Parts: sequence; structure tokens; C-alpha cells
Amino acid sequence: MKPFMDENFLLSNKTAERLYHEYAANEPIIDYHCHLSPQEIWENRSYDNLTQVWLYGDHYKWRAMRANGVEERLVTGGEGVGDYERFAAFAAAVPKTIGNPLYHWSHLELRRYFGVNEILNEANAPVIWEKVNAKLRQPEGFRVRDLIVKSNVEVICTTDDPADTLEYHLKIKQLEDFKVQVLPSYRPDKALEINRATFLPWIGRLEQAVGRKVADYEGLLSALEERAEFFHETGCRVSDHALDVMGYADATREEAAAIFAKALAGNAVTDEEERKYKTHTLLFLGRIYSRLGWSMQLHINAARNNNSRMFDRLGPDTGYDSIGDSAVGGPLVRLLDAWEKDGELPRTIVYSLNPTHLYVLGSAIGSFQGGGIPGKMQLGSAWWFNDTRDGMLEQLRALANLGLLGRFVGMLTDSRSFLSYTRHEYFRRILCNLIGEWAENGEVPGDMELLGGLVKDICYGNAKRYFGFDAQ
Ligand SMILES: O=C[C@H](O)[C@@H](O)[C@@H](O)[C@H](O)C(=O)O
Repeated sequence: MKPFMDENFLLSNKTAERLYHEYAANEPIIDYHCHLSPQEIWENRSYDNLTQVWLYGDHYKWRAMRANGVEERLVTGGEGVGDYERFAAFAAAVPKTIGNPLYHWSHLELRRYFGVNEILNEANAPVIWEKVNAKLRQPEGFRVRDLIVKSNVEVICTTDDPADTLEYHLKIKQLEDFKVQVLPSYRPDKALEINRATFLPWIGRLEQAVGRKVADYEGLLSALEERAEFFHETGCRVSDHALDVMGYADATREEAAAIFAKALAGNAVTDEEERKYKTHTLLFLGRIYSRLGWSMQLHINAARNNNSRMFDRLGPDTGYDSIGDSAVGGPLVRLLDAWEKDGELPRTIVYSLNPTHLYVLGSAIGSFQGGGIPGKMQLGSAWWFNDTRDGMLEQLRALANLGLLGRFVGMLTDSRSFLSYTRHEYFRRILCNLIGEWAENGEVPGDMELLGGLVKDICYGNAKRYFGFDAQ
């Protein structure tokens, strides 16, 4: 039996071991999509205890706790509930998470950041709590920026609304002693979600950001463009869209303007009107991304906020989402083609939360490669419910079968925790194991320079060249 999580964790053969230790492990991290708070980076937040790091914002852990029968007050907190009680409830759930990536993530985090090699459970929870907290409370070494630097991170792209001031990104840039690039990503979901309760209040925020009234559709588009320019000046090179349901409907500028006017007057719009408005506005935005040389991420098919009782109580991103199954192939191809035919298709990364769409997406993007840009169209890394060992393998295999694995821009954390950089380690081990297996089976040459170069590119080099974060 192999020891649990030793240095060759997930590496099942000699080639995989060499690929990981000699080529992958020391590559820097370009985390081109996450949900970290730039404010916490600027403030260099410190933590009093492990619950603050682990349980204050991690909906993956919350789901596991609920499934283990833990009461909600211990999951997301409640009157009179202490941080230790919450940690103990999580620790008791950990042994049940065997087979779930949480089991690996949690133990990797304990090992890599805190040197704790014990296997967490209910019995040793008090000891581990004390050990980790003692480290977290040291004046140096465990604050947010220390964790980032320790993880060998070169770039972090946060997720930001066009109306955001980006004040913390601007401040972080001025730090003399912190050279990691913390850049915004432009995520205009609220501009597109015309039928949601967030729409009108968000228009108000946008008005504040541009300092003028958004009285009509032209006003909206010019405000969105102005914000994109501002994001660009602040170092933004990626946009992101949550397209929970992928739709496409042609619309003229006049039609889109009329639909916007209807929503602005406080009226609901029909499903078809919503599709038209979204398509027209997204096409407009994509042209801006193309002009600015940005990469556009499309996150498709999340079914969000399924549990209305809990949504009313806790809001979004609290662990009540699942995989959507609306069709993506047809609308995606029409959307990409609409940009492509005018020569305005930006670099694009597509993700579907539905793993049955891997081949649909992987083949669709192959129809839009070109323009002399290596890997211009990317099949996004295994996202959220697919961010598992099996999910990553499926994504890597689909990509290799349909396109060019050697041009893949690799992994991201998509995370809300500063300890999640171990997810890059997890991915790198899985990648090296896959390629190592191919070599051991004689399916690819056992040429370490060739395979090691491929691994390095996927871990770091491709993302470095693709996003152009340096060209600022
Ligand atoms: O990994 C899961 C995530 O943090 C998830 O909450 C996000 O992917 C988010 O919904 C988004 O839309 O970007």
C-alpha cells in the first residue's frame, strides 16, 4: 500500500514522478480566474483561526457538512455559535468526504501551509485546531500576501463588476514589497440579466461609476465601454460571463434598445426579448474585448439558487447550485460565428458545468481557431462540480482528443480561499500522471525534454503567452 499523500501522491509511475517533480512542481501560478477579495489582499488580512479561512466562505465545505447532517447554524454560522464548534462539525464530516476532492484539498492545505500531516477527524480536531491557529496568529508568514507569495503565484485575476471602483487593485499596484500582479476581470452579468431584481439597482451603480445618467441603450453601451477601458488601464485582460442558459437570438440595435427601455421603465421582458437583448449586448461586449486584446470566458450551464427557502435566507453562492442541462452547441456556434464573420472574435475560453458537453464544446471551438493565435479558442479547465480528479481527466482527454493539449492554458482556482492554490498542485499531479501513463505504455515517446516542455507549458508557459498580462 502506498502511504497516503506522500511526495508521489497521485503519481503512479516513474515518468509521472519525474514530470511532476522536475518540470511541474516549481512552475509559477497564473490564476486567471478566482473570486478572491482584492480588499483582503490590500489589507493583508490575517486570520485568528482555521474556521475563518476554511468555513467563512467555502460553499463546497458547507454542502459536505449539510450532507453529513450538520445543522445550518454550524455550517454558515448563527447566534452564539463559536468558530471552534463549526470547525469541529467540519472535522467530523471529513472522514465521510473520502472520494470527494474536499478530502484531498483539505489535507493538502493542512500539509502545505501548516505542516500538519495528521489525518483530520473528530478525535484530533482540538489538537489540529490549536496547531494551525498558533501558526495563523504568528505576526508574519500566514497573512494573505504571505500565503500568495509562498504559493509562487505570479498573477491573480479577481472577478469584478464593471461598476466596481477597482480601488484595491489600484492600491495593490503601488505596494513596493508585493510584486504579484492582482488584476481585475470584467464580469458584466448584471448588465445582461435584464429580468432579475438586481437589474435596476445595478444601473444605478453604473450611473455612479460613470458619473452620468444611463437614460437609454446607447447610454448603457457607452457606459459599459467606458468601464472596459478603465478596467484595461488597471491591467484587466480577461472578461467573464455566467451564461446560465446559453441562448442566441438575432436582434437589431433598435430592438435591443426598445427591450432595454421596457426594462428600465420597470417592466418584465419576455423570454424571447431577453434572449435578443442578451445576444445583442454580448456581441457588443465581445467586440470590445477583441479590440482590447482580452480573453473572454464563457461559463455556461450553472443551475443556480435551486433552493428558494435557503436562497431567501443566505443569498447566492452558498451551496445550492447544480449542473444545468440546456443545449449549448447550437447557440454557442451562432454566437461565435456572429463575431467571427466580422473578424471580431476575441480569444475565448468556454466552460460548461455539464460534463456531457465536453465534446460539444471541444468540437465547436475547433471551428473557430485561427488568426495565427496559438490555442485561440480554449476548452476551459474542469469547472466547479467537475473540479475533481475524474473531471480533470475527462477534460484533459476530451481536449487532447479534439484539439491541442499542448496549447492548453491550464488550471485556475475559481476559489474564494487563499489556501486553494494547492488545487494547482492537484491538477499538475493529475496532468503528469496522465502523460506519464501514455509514456509508460509507449503511446508517446519517453523523451523528457518533449514531455517536460509540454507539462511546463500547460502549467505556466501557455497562460503566460496567451493572456498577455505583462504587456501593460
Ligand atoms: O467553484 C465554484 C465557484 O466558486 C462558483 O461559485 C463560481 O464558479 C461562481 O458561481 C461563478 O459563477 O463564477
